[in-house]
Amino acid sequence: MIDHPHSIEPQIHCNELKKLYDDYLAVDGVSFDLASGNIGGLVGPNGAGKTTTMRCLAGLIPATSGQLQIAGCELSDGNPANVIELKRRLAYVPDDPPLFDDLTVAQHLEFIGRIYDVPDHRRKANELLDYFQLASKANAGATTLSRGMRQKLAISCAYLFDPAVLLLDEPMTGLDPPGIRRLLESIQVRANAGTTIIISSHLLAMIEDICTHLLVMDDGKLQYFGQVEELWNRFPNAKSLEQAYFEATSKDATAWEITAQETTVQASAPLTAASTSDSLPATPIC
Ligand SMILES: Nc1ncnc2c1ncn2[C@@H]1O[C@H](COP(=O)(O)OP(=O)(O)OP(=O)(O)O)[C@@H](O)[C@H]1O
Repeated sequence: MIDHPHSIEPQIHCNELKKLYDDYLAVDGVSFDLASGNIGGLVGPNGAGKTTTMRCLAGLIPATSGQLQIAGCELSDGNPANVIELKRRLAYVPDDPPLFDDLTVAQHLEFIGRIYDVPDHRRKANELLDYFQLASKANAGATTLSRGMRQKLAISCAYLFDPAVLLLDEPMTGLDPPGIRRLLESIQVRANAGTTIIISSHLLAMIEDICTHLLVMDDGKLQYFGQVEELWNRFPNAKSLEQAYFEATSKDATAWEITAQETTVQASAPLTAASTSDSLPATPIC
């Protein structure tokens, strides 16, 4: 049972976030708010600054400047106690989650259950293992797990303590179709219970289906932030999130112009999957 009261205060307040690695500006003035129960889809090309933004929001790396208030914790004042408190309220699952080589699957959940003081953690752990079809691996060492199993275990560890804010970086990587379906279902259940979630992904169709908000990053900047249904006001020529994505992130204007022209030509004909993909640049996006 997840118990987060919905609140009108944003659970994630990010204002003018900048992150410099030496003299390289990886995140350049990113601002957005997400409230309790929102699911934000963070998309953008490789190197856009998505992971860097997530790591700043999680308190794992310090922002160079900007204001961050996450799950009621003020991260902008440099007080390490606030970062520690944030760890109780936020889970960040990176795209290649680090696990403890010497622990089994069950021991990972036992460890998280104890350090987060989760009531009834063994029952919850067993439910998560069943849900993510990991029960048969409960006594397997972490080093023996497949890529997808590692991902499922990391997500189970994050879910075990019911964080108020959940940051998932490429969470579908390595998951099989039932695993993806269960993950998406569970994300929706958690958001309905008030968890604020950001998912970074290149799987645009999934993002469009599950997210309430979109964050499109390119070159460290937030090119679009808003509710998914408002996307069409900003990109009126786009017939899909994929087309809006190319418009928001393409530095090669001709790529989008070709797409827009073909869309206009085809306006009276139904937009099929084949015609859509034919009109897009060949760049793979997944
Ligand atoms: N520790 C670091 N030191 C220096 N530069 C870094 C570091 N981490 C990331 N960068 C640079 O910052 C930029 C943003 O990287 P980031 O990992 O945030 O991108 P991303 O949008 O998550 O990309 P991807 O979709 O490939 O995961 C890139 O140019 C990257 O090379």
